[in-house]
Amino acid sequence: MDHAVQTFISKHQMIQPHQTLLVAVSGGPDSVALLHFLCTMKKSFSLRLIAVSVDHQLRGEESEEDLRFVESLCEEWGVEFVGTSVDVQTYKKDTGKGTQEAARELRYAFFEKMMYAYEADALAMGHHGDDQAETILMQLMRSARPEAVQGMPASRPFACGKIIRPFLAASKNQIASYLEAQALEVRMDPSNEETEYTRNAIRQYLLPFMKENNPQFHKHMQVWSERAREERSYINEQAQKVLETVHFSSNVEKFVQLSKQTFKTFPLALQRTAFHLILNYLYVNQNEDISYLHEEMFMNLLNDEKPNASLDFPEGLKIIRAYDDITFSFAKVQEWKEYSYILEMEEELQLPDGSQIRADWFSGDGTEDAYTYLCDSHHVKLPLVVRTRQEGDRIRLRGMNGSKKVKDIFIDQKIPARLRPTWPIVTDQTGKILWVVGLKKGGERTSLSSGPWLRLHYKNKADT
Ligand SMILES: Nc1ncnc2c1ncn2[C@@H]1O[C@H](COP(=O)(O)OP(=O)(O)OP(=O)(O)O)[C@@H](O)[C@H]1O
Repeated sequence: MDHAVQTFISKHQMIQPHQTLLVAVSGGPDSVALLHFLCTMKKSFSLRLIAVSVDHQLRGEESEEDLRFVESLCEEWGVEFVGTSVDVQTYKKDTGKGTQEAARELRYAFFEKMMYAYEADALAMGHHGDDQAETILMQLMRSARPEAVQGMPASRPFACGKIIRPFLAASKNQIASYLEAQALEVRMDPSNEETEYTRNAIRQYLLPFMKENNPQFHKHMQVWSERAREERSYINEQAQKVLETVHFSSNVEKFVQLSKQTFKTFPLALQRTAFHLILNYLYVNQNEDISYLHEEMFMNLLNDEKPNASLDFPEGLKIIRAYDDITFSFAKVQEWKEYSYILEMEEELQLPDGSQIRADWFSGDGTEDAYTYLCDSHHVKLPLVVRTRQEGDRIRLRGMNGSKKVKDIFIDQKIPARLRPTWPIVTDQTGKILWVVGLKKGGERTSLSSGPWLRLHYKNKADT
């Protein structure tokens, strides 16, 4: 075991000379063996070792004795020691968390505090290769997404340094042999046997079967974990190229927009990853309810032939596709609200969505654009009306014979279905449609000299 662990430590550059290491020691076999192992490196690496131990006060006097046991071991081995007792029961009541989770949070909070207090470079933990195999098998049972099946990292950033797990290179049996060879005593925590049902079943039935067929199974799982992490990090990096084509905004609330066609030019693996990175941006806390099924729903939306479609995701996230345009937002879809207002001359009219429209008398030269409309008033019966669309609406387009359905204009211009019901349309008093704002113009526009002229100007919410 010694050689395998040494190689593993250098491969992952876990420990450098003259570093300060905290060692998390519960008094159980794994962490006692780890502390002993690191003591053998102490001199040659000039390490400062500090054992940190937490009494969760869950087993009365026994758990306090564990702490005292670690303390006396440290005394014997010439290692600094810091212990603490935490009140898991009260924390559980205050937060509504389960016992294991509450104990874990308090334990890590203490470790973090000690990292800063000692300006430590790393916190060494006693997780071993069998723990890694169990973790990966559990993740595999729970998730269909490869990125969620990566096991524990050998090293990861933590507080002012990192967490390291040198024993991932060793099996539980190897640790047992090490303890025996070194004649080391340990404390057994019976509550360790009460781990959750799935993990226990894996430990009791699945893992022995795997190890019987392949005694190196724990090594395979460790290599799996490392490869999975490397590959995932490469894919995440590549997915940035997809994200460069996506528009992220957080002006009022978080909003993401992308082009279906562009998104689909990337390989599937990158599409999926980019989708998850988008969700990571949108959800403040990673949403546990998001599974591969949501991923599938999104992939179907990308490939759906229908021009308009939408998905409802947890926490009110709506993904809407209108032709090529896909938007992600938490915005409540605006109430389907019809309106019809008289547009008085020389007065601004505010529409329900905050946009504004104004009609003025006008003479002289004028130019039109998508949001400015000019027409000869002789052909128009006042007052003007601004309203939402009505069944069967048609407009006689300028300079063209015949008329066109407003519905077809929306379709031709790829206006998202959710915007159509509130799109402003200007008519005169007879109901003749003059302008489908921003899209198509009707009414006569003869020479300027024939005025007086009507000029309409529309400002959307962002410009007002
Ligand atoms: N009460 C504690 N105080 C300090 N460190 C702890 C404590 N509990 C767990 N740890 C650290 O977390 C690691 C994993 O703990 P876990 O309970 O999952 O495994 P374990 O098999 O019980 O480990 P051990 O044999 O060291 O108790 C331990 O090896 C140890 O480094």
